[in-house]
Amino acid sequence: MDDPKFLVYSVLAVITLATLRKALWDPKVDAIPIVGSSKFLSSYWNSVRFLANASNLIQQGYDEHHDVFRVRGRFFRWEYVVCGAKHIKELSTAPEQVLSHRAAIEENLPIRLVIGTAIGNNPHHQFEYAIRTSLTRNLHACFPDVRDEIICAFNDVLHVNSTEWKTLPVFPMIMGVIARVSNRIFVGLPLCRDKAYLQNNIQFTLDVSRSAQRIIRFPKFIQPFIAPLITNKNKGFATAVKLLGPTIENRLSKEREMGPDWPGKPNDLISWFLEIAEGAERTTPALVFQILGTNFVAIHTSSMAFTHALFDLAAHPEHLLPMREEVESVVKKQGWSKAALNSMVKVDSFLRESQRLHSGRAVTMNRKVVAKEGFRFSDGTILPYGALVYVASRATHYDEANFENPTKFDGFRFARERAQHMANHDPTQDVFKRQMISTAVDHLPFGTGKHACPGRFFAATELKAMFAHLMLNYDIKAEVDGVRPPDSVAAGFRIAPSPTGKVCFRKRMD
Ligand code: HEM
Repeated sequence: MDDPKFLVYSVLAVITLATLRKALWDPKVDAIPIVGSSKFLSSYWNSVRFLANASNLIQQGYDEHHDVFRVRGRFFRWEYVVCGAKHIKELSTAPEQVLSHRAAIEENLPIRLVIGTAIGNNPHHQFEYAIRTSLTRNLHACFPDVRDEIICAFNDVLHVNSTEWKTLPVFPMIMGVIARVSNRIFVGLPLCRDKAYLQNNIQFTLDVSRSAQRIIRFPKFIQPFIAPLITNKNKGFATAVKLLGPTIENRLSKEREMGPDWPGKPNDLISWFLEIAEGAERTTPALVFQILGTNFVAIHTSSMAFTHALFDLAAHPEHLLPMREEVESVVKKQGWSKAALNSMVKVDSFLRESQRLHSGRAVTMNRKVVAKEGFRFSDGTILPYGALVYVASRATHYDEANFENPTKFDGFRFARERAQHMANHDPTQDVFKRQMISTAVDHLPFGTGKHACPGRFFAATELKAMFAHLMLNYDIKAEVDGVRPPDSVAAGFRIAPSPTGKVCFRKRMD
């Protein structure tokens, strides 16, 4: 106690804690229940629990509170979690100037800090628009290319015959196939088969996500100082410019020479971006960034969903034959087309069920309250200005109020529901219900409402075509009968399929 330094540090510590407490205290917020301890210091223990396994903490909150609760996800701030159909609906329809999707992305993925200011500053998110409109509209026209790439890619990675089973790690293999098939539509041949280009897209997503996860653990004012120590700057972006840049230069120069509708113009994402890009968006770096951004949102999400589906198929092999018969009968009548996929009701149901039980994260639909007065739900609950909000998607999918036997994998539950719906109601209604692409307040793998994933139509087409192709041409079984490789629970909200989990393949025997 005689040491004056100790006294000074103690006073400083008390002032810091008091300031922090004052900054975090808000009377309106006090009304929102806390998961775990509400005591000032011990609530910080929840941040540690949160980092270790957020999913359990969210499930605890869902079971205890059933509407809105908060959890100390980071040492310096609360995260708000919303549950229940009514609240989810209100969140999904709130205007952007009140509950902002964009501001939430910037908060959790500070792209300017992770990959550099010049590119991150581009506010015009043209790629969402092109995905929502041109990519979706062109799915029928581009289907033959998608199918061709699926056949070639699986031939290359599987290399199997009909006598011996080959046991392969699924996630890395599927990520390679999805990157290749997606890029057939994004950038076309030959780049979609260029190993360095594909690997850079995969690595960029991993690097950016990891760097962002680390940076956001620090308060905002410290982040610009921490970021340079954490990120590998924009190495992945520079590589993309080197590999994809010449293709884009070539498209730009053809447009300059022959106008926007030059003969032989490829029908791909580069062309669709160019159709809407203006001014500074029509430069090579800006266009490379958009393609890289699309790869970022498309490849990991789709690869995780497909890997989960393969693990589910291997663990529940009784589903294989009925789906194979369905694919065979549909293809016999209609051939391979986007429309034929719509008739594969069992395949669609299986993938939807797999997404219900394994949707990548414990939460979804991240928003930030940007209205100064906060966001008020119709029951009077107020989320304060600046709050980061999520929807408890996993707990919603596992709620027996929403699904019968919610923890049981039942691959054809949605096919049965659709059949029932057809039998009982106007069949035209069925188009919008219980399909893989249909979102609802109790089915959130793609979110729901106005920001629901615009790439889901493409993702569903790609994944269904891949799944149908595999089942038709290969026998598939678990490495150990009935055992599903365990999910990997990463820091924070993320729940990924096992990165090393294996499945056995051989060429179809019968
Ligand atoms: C199975 C694969 C996929 C899953 C599970 C998935 C899931 C999601 C989710 C949960 C959201 C956030 C919704 C919200 O916040 O309300 C989202 C947004 C988005 N996704 Fe996907 N996604 C997938 C594939 C794709 C693909 C293939 C593309 C592009 C081709 C894509 C493009 C986007 C974009 C651009 C957004 C942002 C939408 C906006 O800002 O309004 N996604 N996705």
